[in-house]
Amino acid sequence: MISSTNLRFSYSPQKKFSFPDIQCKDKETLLILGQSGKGKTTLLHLLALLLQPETGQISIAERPVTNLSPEEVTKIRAKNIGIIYQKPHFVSSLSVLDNILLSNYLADRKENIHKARLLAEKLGFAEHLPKKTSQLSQGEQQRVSIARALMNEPNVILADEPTSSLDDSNTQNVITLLKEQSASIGASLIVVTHDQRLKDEFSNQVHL
Ligand SMILES: Nc1ncnc2c1ncn2[C@@H]1O[C@H](COP(=O)(O)OP(=O)(O)OP(=O)(O)O)[C@@H](O)[C@H]1O
Repeated sequence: MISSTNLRFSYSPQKKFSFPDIQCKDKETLLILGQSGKGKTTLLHLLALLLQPETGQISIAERPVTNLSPEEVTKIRAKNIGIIYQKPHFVSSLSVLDNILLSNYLADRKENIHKARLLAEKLGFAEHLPKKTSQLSQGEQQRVSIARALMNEPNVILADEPTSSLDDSNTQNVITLLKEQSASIGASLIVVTHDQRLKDEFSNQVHL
């Protein structure tokens, strides 16, 4: 469960945002829609505790998580939040498998190779595990990002434009996978997008 109230953020005096309150319970999904530049990524990064709001509060699993020390925030993020970035960030010198296992390392957990393989099989890229991420297509890289986000069974999954560069059939696959995987671990799933194809896929929606 993740919720936010009265979130405000500004990059500069000319670039100020005041966001609607968000609530997404365990096993529920929420779609945040808005045109380019409306602040979707900014809101997602606030919810991911990557940006500090000027005002407002964020709670994860009913625990307030704003105004904590940077060390506490890093720990909470690694253990509770799975992030799928708009553009996947990987360590290019590592294999696909090691990039996925990094999630365990960052959350101070034992490497779970069995789980990484299981997720790769479910997400259909098991044969690519020994390769470098640069050898994968964009759609395959997106599925690796999803696996990495799920490794620690987070309370909250945040996905930034996960389908913007995908064709209709891959869009359907990615959304189905995200929903199935988040439901199976009991997480809240929040997707931000300007992709109008997703409008009918989510019953709970917020428009920026
Ligand atoms: N680091 C930054 N410094 C200053 N302005 C920024 C910064 N990041 C984003 N902005 C500005 O804030 C606004 C919102 O950006 P954001 O990326 O949150 O929008 P978005 O709705 O996700 O857009 P898109 O759909 O194009 O990705 C944009 O006008 C952008 O130029």
